[in-house]
Amino acid sequence: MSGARILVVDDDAAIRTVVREALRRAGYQVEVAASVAEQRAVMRRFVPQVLVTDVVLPDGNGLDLVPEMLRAHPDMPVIVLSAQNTLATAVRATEQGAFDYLPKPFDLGELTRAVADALAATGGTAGAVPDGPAGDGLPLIGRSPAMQEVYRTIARVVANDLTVLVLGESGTGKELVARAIHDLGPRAKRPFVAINMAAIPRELIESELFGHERGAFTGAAARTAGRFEQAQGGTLFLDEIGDMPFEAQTRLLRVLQEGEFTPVGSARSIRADVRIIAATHKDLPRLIADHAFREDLYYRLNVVPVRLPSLRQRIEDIAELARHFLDRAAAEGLPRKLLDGGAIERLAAHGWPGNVRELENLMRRLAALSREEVITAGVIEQQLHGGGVIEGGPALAPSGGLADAIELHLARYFAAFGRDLPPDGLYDRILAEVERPLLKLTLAAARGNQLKAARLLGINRNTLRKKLTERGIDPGDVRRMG
Ligand SMILES: Nc1ncnc2c1ncn2[C@@H]1O[C@H](COP(=O)(O)OP(=O)(O)OP(=O)(O)O)[C@@H](O)[C@H]1O
Repeated sequence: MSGARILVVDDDAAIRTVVREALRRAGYQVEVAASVAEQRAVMRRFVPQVLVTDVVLPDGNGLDLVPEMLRAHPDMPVIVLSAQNTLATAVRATEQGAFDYLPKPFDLGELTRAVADALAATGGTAGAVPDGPAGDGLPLIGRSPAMQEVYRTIARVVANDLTVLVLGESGTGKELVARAIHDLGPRAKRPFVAINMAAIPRELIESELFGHERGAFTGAAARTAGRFEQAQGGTLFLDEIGDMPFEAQTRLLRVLQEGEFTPVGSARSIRADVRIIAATHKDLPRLIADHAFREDLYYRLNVVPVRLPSLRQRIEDIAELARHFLDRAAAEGLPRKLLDGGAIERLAAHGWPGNVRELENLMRRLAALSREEVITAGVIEQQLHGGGVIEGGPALAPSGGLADAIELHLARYFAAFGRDLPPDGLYDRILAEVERPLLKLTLAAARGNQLKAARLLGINRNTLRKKLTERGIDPGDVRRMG
């Protein structure tokens, strides 16, 4: 490999020099160019085995040139360097057929390794060159090095069907990553179906995943498609996979191995054309050691791991994220708010146990409740410590989705009164609003069995009966609904 020809194109003289020296020390022959024109001139006399190019050049865009370079030199891997550290750039680099993408600032060891990998893989750099650029408005916000690493991994997996395991604390954006992988890939026009393993009663998991035939069990009134079937042609997102009961893991493993599933009560198996993305905030190797997670399933799922940093590990992204959430709240009809410098500093100093979700909730709450247009450190302080609800994170739902949804509805309710306050007696009115759907849904989940519903709710059966009457709920209706 030593002596291989490398061309480095960058308009920054310091980068050209440093990179040239580092690659020469690694034993390569290195030429440099400062523009597209210079690159073309050099390539007339020196045909590189690897091209390393910056994106923004004085006379063109290095990324746009990649397909043209690859047409002329199909065996020449291109490594793209870029300071535009967004998911869009990483994905575009891969789409254009780049072999690798290094966000700036990169370290020289990383670049040397990328060059060595490119040479080792020469000939295997195909990478489909699609007809259009990646869509704008990609959902993931953040330019920190930790997020760039995430974008690079996403970029590598969008075009293929490799199983991805997304790891990270609660609220770090695991579901968002799964959706981004789906939306950017060839399955984008097909369904994205998510299932939260922690939210489904253990005895229902199999029929939820694989569906069931009519009469397969008591209450199975009609044939129902499971999530695998709903996701056909698309992506199935298995959230909180660490909470999946052991027996269900065995069945899932079999489906992944055989590529087909059988609805409960059916004799016929169905081919599964589904991309699997799983996620968990749990430490799976530890669960494996405790015999709570199957090691073979872990290896099946962990083909490409994506590790999401906690918000504490990327405080440089907080300001951008906070503004993004305020903009979004404004787009949803809440009053538009701005953050002053002190507010940003205060946000950066917080520990964020609930990660991006906690920041998002705080911004929504500020948009809905703060009376001032410009939010200061004092207001944030008050919300962080006076609000109480934010700090502890979601207590009810394993994924936190329930607390979020309720909070959002309440924020909208408050916002609807503008600068006025809602009428008195809020506590009882809101609790009554929440109690009705809670009773109905619990009863439905218990398939109309009041004893079971009372147990689920943690109240006694007489209290449940009384509440049903008070709220005008007919258990017969609920049973039919379930
Ligand atoms: N990088 C990001 N850019 C913009 N929004 C983000 C980002 N990461 C997370 N969010 C937002 O934060 C919230 C939580 O994200 P998400 O539900 O994907 O987290 P999660 O890791 O799946 O959480 P859990 O483990 O609790 O299910 C969502 O509203 C999501 O849109």
